[in-house]
Amino acid sequence: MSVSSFRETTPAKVTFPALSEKKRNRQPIAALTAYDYSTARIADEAGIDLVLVGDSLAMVVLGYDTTLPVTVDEMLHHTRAVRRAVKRAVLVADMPFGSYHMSIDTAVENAVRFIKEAGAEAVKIEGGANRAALVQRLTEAEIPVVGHLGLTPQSVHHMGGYKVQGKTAAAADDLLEDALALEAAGAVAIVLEGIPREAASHITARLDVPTIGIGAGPDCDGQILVFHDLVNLSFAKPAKFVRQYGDAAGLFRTAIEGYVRDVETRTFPSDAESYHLSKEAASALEQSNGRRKA
Ligand SMILES: Nc1nc(=O)c2c([nH]1)NC[C@@H]1CN(c3ccc(C(=O)N[C@@H](CCC(=O)O)C(=O)O)cc3)CN21
Ligand SMILES: CC(C)C(=O)C(=O)O
Ligand SMILES: [Mg+2]
Repeated sequence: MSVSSFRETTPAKVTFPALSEKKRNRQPIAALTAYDYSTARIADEAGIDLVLVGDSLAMVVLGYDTTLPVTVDEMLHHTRAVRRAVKRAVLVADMPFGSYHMSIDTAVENAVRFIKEAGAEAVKIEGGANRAALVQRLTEAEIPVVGHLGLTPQSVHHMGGYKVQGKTAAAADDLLEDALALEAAGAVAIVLEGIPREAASHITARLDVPTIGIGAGPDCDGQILVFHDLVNLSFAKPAKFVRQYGDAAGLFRTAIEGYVRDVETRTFPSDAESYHLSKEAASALEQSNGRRKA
């Protein structure tokens, strides 16, 4: 096999320059969250461009009410599992609440851990112009940064709930200013969450770096969803922007109910699903049983 035919059959590793190139070529970017080896492996093999280990794992994997309690160590643990699976997609880790809010120095220290100890290729932080200095410092430290604007779940108490943001012309313009500040500071991509389609479209047209939308309409350069929402495994009432592409909860429930039934009726395991002694060993065991009884 020649080198060139090898290249044709092996999907290229996705990089941030390649995602910017996709934007220039108007090719949509498909992104998804993942939190463990098996689902990350399926996402990578299915052609996802960007895998995010989201702090949403606090809610969908760990069962918390908000994203706020998840720690750096917990995020690192999941990022390492996802790292072992992801070969092609670009791998981004969410910096959790509190890990970049104390000082720029501790933020850089925490971000270095995601790159060095967990193998992430970029970190994501929530916030706009107020985070531009941090984005610049991380970028100077050779850590690519993905920004995140709009409905930023770590600001749930400030927002008074998970409310769509940027709903007036002035608020949409503020979001554009934030996006431009992040881009100028070196952000390699920006997630736009929970904002009107028109606001996201306006921002996307003004940026060189790709926008990745979730609840931000179809005019973003890419889309991202929470894995558990995509496959119906999140238990929460799905938001307006969620499209369910499968029913994992139903699949798992049916499978587990079947297993319980078969154990209770002693139809699992069958003889064929069991290991056996050799004939000789079985009869020797039989004799030893006889001796014990005698
Ligand atoms: N499973 C899951 N998927 C997500 O996409 C997600 C989470 N969890 N947790 C963190 C945030 C919260 N998300 C949300 C939640 C609600 C709306 C929403 O539609 N809000 C409505 C109603 C608000 C209200 O009832 O007060 C709105 O119109 O703003 C949007 C994004 C997105 N994120
Ligand atoms: C939904 C994405 C953008 C996210 O931040 C998360 O899953 O934590
Ligand atoms: Mg997040």
